Order: sequence, then structure tokens, then C-alpha cells
Amino acid sequence: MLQIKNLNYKIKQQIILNNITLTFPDNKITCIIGPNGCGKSTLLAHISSLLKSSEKISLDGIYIEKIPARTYARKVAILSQRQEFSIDEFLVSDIVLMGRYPHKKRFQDYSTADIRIADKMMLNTGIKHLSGKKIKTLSGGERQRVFIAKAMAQEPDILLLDEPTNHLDVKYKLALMRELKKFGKTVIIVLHDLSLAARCCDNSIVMYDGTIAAAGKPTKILTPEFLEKIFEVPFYTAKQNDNYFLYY
Ligand SMILES: Nc1ncnc2c1ncn2[C@@H]1O[C@H](COP(=O)(O)OP(=O)(O)OP(=O)(O)O)[C@@H](O)[C@H]1O
Repeated sequence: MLQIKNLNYKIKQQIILNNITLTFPDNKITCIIGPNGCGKSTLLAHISSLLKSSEKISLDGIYIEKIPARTYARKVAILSQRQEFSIDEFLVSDIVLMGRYPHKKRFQDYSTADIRIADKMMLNTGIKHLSGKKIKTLSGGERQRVFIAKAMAQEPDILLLDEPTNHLDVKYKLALMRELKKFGKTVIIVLHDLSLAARCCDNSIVMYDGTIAAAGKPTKILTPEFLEKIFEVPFYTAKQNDNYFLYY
């Protein structure tokens, strides 16, 4: 289980994260929502260990900085489109296969099992037909799905996704959420699409100005009255066949 206890983070004199305490339920989808600049990405960066958290975050009772970097990299994947090198000339299949990298020893080649896993994730994210294309030729949404497939190919215990749906059309947004559910791992997903968060996530965290404003089941937490206080616009809800719909 992933737990955060009293995490604080400042940049110069600005408080970015203020005494964050959270428990993420295993093998469930947890969304993090909140206004621009409230600290969502910074929180993900701490969980992924891109930012140091000094014994405030633990995984199965072990502080994450005590877990060897390579082991942690196998357990936790983060969807990030920022690359240290240009990937424009790479094929889609190469990028997805790179998701298997943390499982390989130094200089070890990808195995047929690795290729099978990468193929499966390309199929699941609807990009198999693009596997032989160069990244530079893809649309924004196609590219986004390549990075989702890569993160899933890593088969992590915890998948961190920062706004993975921003380029996706509505069909692929819902398809992604279905795939994440089937994936069956702990998923922590920053979403600006509040309808999607309400409808598809098991657990929700609302951040405001570096703090946790609320956490719990979307049907309990994401109420129109509460969200209006956070986002300063009116919201409406409807329930149909056990689905919770949220509008603004
Ligand atoms: N390297 C940095 N230097 C200075 N300030 C930073 C830096 N990184 C983040 N911040 C500030 O920290 C705050 C939280 O940023 P963060 O990116 O975590 O917000 P967010 O909730 O993910 O926002 P958004 O919804 O706009 O993506 C913002 O006020 C941002 O300006």
C-alpha cells in the first residue's frame, strides 16, 4: 500500500504542498483533481521519486528512498511526455517496448515475452495498427496512447498518469478508463475532466492550494456544492444505471 504522511514541499518561500497525508487503496483507480497550480503534478513527482520526499512516502511500509532505484523503477511507472532525448525518429513499437527496460539487465536484449507484452498493450490502447510508424508522424492523441501503452508495458504495481486524457477524444477517454480498470493495478491519475473522474474512478482526491481538501469515493466527495467551492463554477449531477454523471 502506498502511504504519504505529513509531506511538505516549498520552493523558495512558496508553500507548494502543505502537510499532505494520504493512503492510496491497492489496485484501485484514484483520481487527483483540483484547480490549476494547486500541486497535483508536484505530488505525483514526489510519489515517482523525481522529487525527494525524505521519509514521508512509503510503499508496503518501506520509505521509498530506502527502496533501490531499479526496484522502484520496476514497481512504479509514470506517464511523462517529456523526453531527455528526441524520439521523433523512433517507431511506435520501439517506444512501447522501452516500457520493458526496467525489467532488463544491463545489455540484455528484449525477449519474445517482452515483445508479446508490448504488443498486447498496443492492442489494448488501440495503436497496434500504428506500430510501424514513426512517432513524428502521429497525431497528439495517437502519441498520447503510445506513452500510455509504454507505461502499461512496464507492468508496474503503481501507475502514475498526469493528465493522460488531454489529447484523447471521448471514445478513447472512456476506452482508457476501461483498460485501466482491467489492468487491475494501483492507478493514480491527475484529471481535469471532472465528468470522467466522477464516472470512472474508485477513489478521488481533491487538492486546493497545496492541501488535501477532501478524499474518498467520488459519489460522496464530488458533490456539486463542494466542487463549486473549489472551482467557482456551478455543477450538476445525474445518476443512471449506477453511473454517476457530473456536468458543469
Ligand atoms: N520548478 C518550479 N519553480 C517554481 N515554482 C514551481 C515549480 N514547479 C511548480 N511550481 C509551482 O508550484 C505550484 C504547483 O504546481 P503543479 O504543477 O504541481 O500544479 P498542478 O496542480 O499540477 O497544476 P495544473 O493543473 O496547472 O497542471 C504552482 O504554483 C507552480 O507555479
